[in-house]
Amino acid sequence: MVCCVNYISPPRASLSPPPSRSSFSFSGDAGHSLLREPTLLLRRATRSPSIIAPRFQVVAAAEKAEQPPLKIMISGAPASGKGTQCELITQKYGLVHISAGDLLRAEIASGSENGKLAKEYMEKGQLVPDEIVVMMVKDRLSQTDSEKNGWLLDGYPRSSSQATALKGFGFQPDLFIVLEVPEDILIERVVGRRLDPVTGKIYHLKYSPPETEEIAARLTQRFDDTEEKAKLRLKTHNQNVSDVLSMYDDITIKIKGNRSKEEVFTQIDTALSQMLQQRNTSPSSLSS
Ligand SMILES: Nc1ncnc2c1ncn2[C@@H]1O[C@H](COP(=O)(O)OP(=O)(O)O)[C@@H](O)[C@H]1O
Repeated sequence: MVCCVNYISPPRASLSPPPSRSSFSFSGDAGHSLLREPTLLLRRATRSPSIIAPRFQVVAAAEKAEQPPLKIMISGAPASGKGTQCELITQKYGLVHISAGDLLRAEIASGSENGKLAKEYMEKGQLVPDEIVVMMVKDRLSQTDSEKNGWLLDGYPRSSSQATALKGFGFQPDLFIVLEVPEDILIERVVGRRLDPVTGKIYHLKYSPPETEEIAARLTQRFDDTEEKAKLRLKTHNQNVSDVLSMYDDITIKIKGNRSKEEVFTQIDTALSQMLQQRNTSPSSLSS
C-alpha cells in the first residue's frame, strides 16, 4: 500500500534525556551539512567515576557511524512541478540533481547519434529506449559528487525495466516522492511554461510571468511543451506510472502538487526532515 512512510521510532530506553532537538533539526540551509558534522549524543553514565560523578557522559559523534548520503527519487506527470521542487530540495539538502530529461536534452545539444535518436522519441512524447537512458543515468549516479553528496533523481525510472536496471546496479533510494496534479491543470502549466536560457529560471506566462521586458524577450519554450505533445507525454506517463509505483510501494510518499510551490515544498521538507530524524535516532545509528 502506498502511504506516508512511518518515520516514528520508539525512544531508546538508554537515552535520558532524549537528544536535544538541535542535534537533528534540519531547518535552513545548514540542514544537509548536519548529516556530516560532528554532533553530540548524551548517554547515561553506566559506572560512577570516583571523582564528581557527572550524570551523563558526552559521547562524541565520531563514535557514531556516519550516515550515508540521502538518495531520493521524484516522479510526476509533465509540468507537475518536479523541476521547481528539485531546485528547492537541492538548495536545502545539498543533493546532486539528476534529471533524465536534462541529460537527454544535453545529449541532443551535443549532436550525438544517441541525441538524434532520443529527440525522435521525445518529439512523440514517448519514452526514449532504455539502451540510451539506462547507462546515461547510471553513469551520472556513479560520479563522485553524487556518491559523496547524495542524489535527487528526477524523471527516472519511468518503467519497470528502468527500475529493475536501477536495482540491478545497486542503487536503492531512501524515498520516492510522487507529485500528483489534476490533468487539466497540467496542460495549462505546460503550454505557458517558458525557460530563461540565461539564468535557467522557469517562468509561466500567466502564473509566474517574467519580471522585465528584457527577460520576456529572451524566454524560450521547450520543443515538447505544446498542448499536443504534452498530451502525448501525459498518456505515456499514465501508462507507466503504476508499474513504477508498485516497485517502490514501501518508500513512496504522495504529495498533492496543486498548491503553491512553497506549500508543496513544506510537505516534502517535512517528510525529509522526519526521515533524517528517524535515521539519526534509529538504534543502528547509536553507539551501544
Ligand atoms: N527515464 C526516461 N526514460 C525514457 N525517456 C525519458 C526519461 N526521462 C525523460 N525522457 C524523455 O524526455 C522527455 C522529457 O522529460 P522531462 O524533461 O522529464 O519532462 P516531463 O516529465 O515534463 O515530460 C520525456 O517526454 C521522454 O521522452
